[in-house]
Order: sequence, then structure tokens, then C-alpha cells
Amino acid sequence: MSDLPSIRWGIVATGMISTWFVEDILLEWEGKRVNHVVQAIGSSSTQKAQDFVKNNCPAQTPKVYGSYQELYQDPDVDIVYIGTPHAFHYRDCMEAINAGKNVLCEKSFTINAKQAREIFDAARRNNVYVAEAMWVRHRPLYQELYRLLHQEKIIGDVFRVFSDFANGVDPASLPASSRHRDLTLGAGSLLDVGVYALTWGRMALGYQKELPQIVAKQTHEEGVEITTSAILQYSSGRQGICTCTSKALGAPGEVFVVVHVWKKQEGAADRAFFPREACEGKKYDFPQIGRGFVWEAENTALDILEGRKESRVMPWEETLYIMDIMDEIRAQGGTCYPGE
Ligand SMILES: NC(=O)C1=CN([C@@H]2O[C@H](COP(=O)(O)OP(=O)(O)OC[C@H]3O[C@@H](n4cnc5c(N)ncnc54)[C@H](OP(=O)(O)O)[C@@H]3O)[C@@H](O)[C@H]2O)C=CC1
Ligand SMILES: O=C1OC[C@@H](O)[C@H](O)[C@H]1O
Repeated sequence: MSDLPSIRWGIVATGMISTWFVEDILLEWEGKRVNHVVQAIGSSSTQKAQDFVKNNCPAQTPKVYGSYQELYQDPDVDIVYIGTPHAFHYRDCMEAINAGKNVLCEKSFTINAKQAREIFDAARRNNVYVAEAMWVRHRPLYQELYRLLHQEKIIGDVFRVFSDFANGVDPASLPASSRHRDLTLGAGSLLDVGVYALTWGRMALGYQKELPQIVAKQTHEEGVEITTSAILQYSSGRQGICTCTSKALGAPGEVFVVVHVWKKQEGAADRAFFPREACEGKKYDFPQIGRGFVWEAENTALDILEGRKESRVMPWEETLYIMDIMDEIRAQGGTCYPGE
């Protein structure tokens, strides 16, 4: 029996991300501060929930429910993890919050900023926790890169950032019911992976307070947005060039993020370009534990156990900042979801 404090998760939906998340939270690793219990699984079908337990957490004994609502009513669930497609995040967050549950909801948090604001208002009214599961922000690599760039200032003032996320999905080749293809599920590369490009870009530019001016273009295929390019222009002249696509065909199955810093050598102040031979290089290594969701799960659990209502790593204003930018990009790019 572990001496660690426990948190009891209720998992909503049995798709890909729920399997990744559950497998990670059950890992044993050095530095773990919370015992994560899979208390309940909520699914559109009891059979799917049972299969999920068999395949992903056979050593746990969660309650299995053939609806999400039953899970929200379970008094033994401390926090609900929502892993449904984007278009359902609003409904699922609102129902969980109105049932008095704390919530960690997958990215992108909602379809638009208006929905996100309504969820935060509901959380405030119900005095519960809610956070967007922007897992990369919790990773040691991300936090160390921020420290290096903006506290240690290893490359000086960051003036321009390129940030891209290319996903090898090819929506047109998927069934019409896929969340990557069905607009009623919130299909589109911006909400799916562009949110990462914006997140990395925002961090690398040092969390500028003002909202940037934006120039954006989007490409659509069969009505679904498959490629986005946006320039974020700040009044200081800083620019973030953030791009994404779901059509990175032939892309490798895994993404490796490596922090490798090249600094200009002393005594070469007037050099216009920086050949590698003329620079000193330093490589940084970071731990890889499971698929990388352990830090998000730990931080979220500690937030709940310590009584916080907002994430220290992904506060509401950060979700809103990115959602407001995505709204503007979609307005310029011509992407609209049913009901908007
Ligand atoms: N952080 C990360 O690295 C990742 C995050 N994500 C995010 O997770 C969320 C879900 O993505 P993913 O797991 O890939 O999606 P999947 O399509 O694999 O799973 C979604 C699940 O939602 C439930 N669901 C409810 N209604 C529907 C519906 N009408 N159509 C389809 N599914 C429905 C289903 O579970 P059930 O039938 O059991 O209710 C389904 O299995 C998205 O927000 C996505 O952006 C995705 C991948 C990686
Ligand atoms: O968050 C994600 O990361 C991995 C991608 O393959 C997936 O489409 C996306 O939702």
C-alpha cells in the first residue's frame, strides 16, 4: 500500500487519448507524488468500457458505466478526465461541472472562446476545478526551455519564432465519421494540432501580455480545414509564425522534441550568419516517461488535493488567450463549425 495521497479519476470516453492517459497515470516512476486510481470509466457503451478496463487497466477495478452522466453522479470520483472529440468538450465539461465535478478536459478545450468562457463561469459558480489538458506545458522539457530562453536568456531577446506541427492524418482518407473529418465533431488541423504550434510559439516569445495582430490563411479539403498558417504580430515588432497541417503524409509515427541551443561565438558580433563550426553547441536531454502525460496528471492531482480551482500550469487566462487567437485565425481562414 502506497503512502502517497490518492486521486480517483473518472475517465470519460474510451478512445485513443483515454488509453494513453490511463496507461501513463498508472506507471510507477521515480518522483511520483500521487497514487492515481482509475475509479470509473464512462462510455457510450458498457461493453466498450469493460473492454477498455481489460485492455488498459486490468489491475484496476473501476466502475463501468454505459453513459457519461452516470459517471458524473458517482460520489467516489474526485476528478473527471474528458477525452471526447473537440465539439463535445463544451457539453461534457458543462454536464460534469454542473454535477459538481472537477474536470481535466482534453485540448483544444472548446470549439471557440465563447464556450470556454461559459465553462469557466460555470466552474466559478460551482466552485470546482477545471483545466485544459495542455500536456506539453507540464513537461520538464517545455519548462526548462522557457527558463533557458526567458530567465537565463541564452539567446538574448527572442524576437522571432517559427513553430509548426505537422500531423500525418490525411482526413480525406478516413471514414466520414472520423473526428478528423466530421465537422460536427470539430474536425480541423488548427484545433487538433495548431493549438500546439501556438502554445510553443507563445512560450518561446515569452508569454506576451497583449493579443497580437493576426494575418492568417487556411486551406480546406472536402470542407475540413487541413492547413493553417498564421503570423502573430506584436506591437514590439516580435513575430510568431505558427503553422500546422494534418496532411503531413509520410511523416514518421513519432515526434521527437530536442532542445539544442547554438550560441554565437564571442568576438563575432558583426557576423550575419552563424555556421555551426563557428558556434559552441550544447545538447539538453530530458526524461521520457511513458507517453509524457505523467507530469500533467501529477500537477492536476496536486491542484485538486491542495484545493486549487485553477491549474498553476494552464490557468484559464492561458486557455482563453489561445482560444481568442484561434477564433481570429478561423474568422480570417473561413472555418466555421456547425452551430456557430
Ligand atoms: N494530448 C494528446 O496528445 C492528444 C489529445 N487528443 C485529444 O483528445 C480528444 C479525443 O481524441 P482521440 O482520443 O484521438 O479521439 P477518438 O476518436 O480516438 O476517441 C474519441 C472518443 O470519444 C467518444 N465519443 C463520444 N461521442 C462520439 C462521437 N459522436 N464520435 C466519436 N467519438 C465519440 C468515444 O468514446 P466512447 O464511445 O467510449 O464514449 C470515442 O472513443 C481530442 O480533444 C483530441 O484533440 C488526441 C490525441 C492525442
Ligand atoms: O494531440 C494530438 O497529438 C497527436 C496527434 O496525432 C493527434 O491528432 C492530436 O490530437
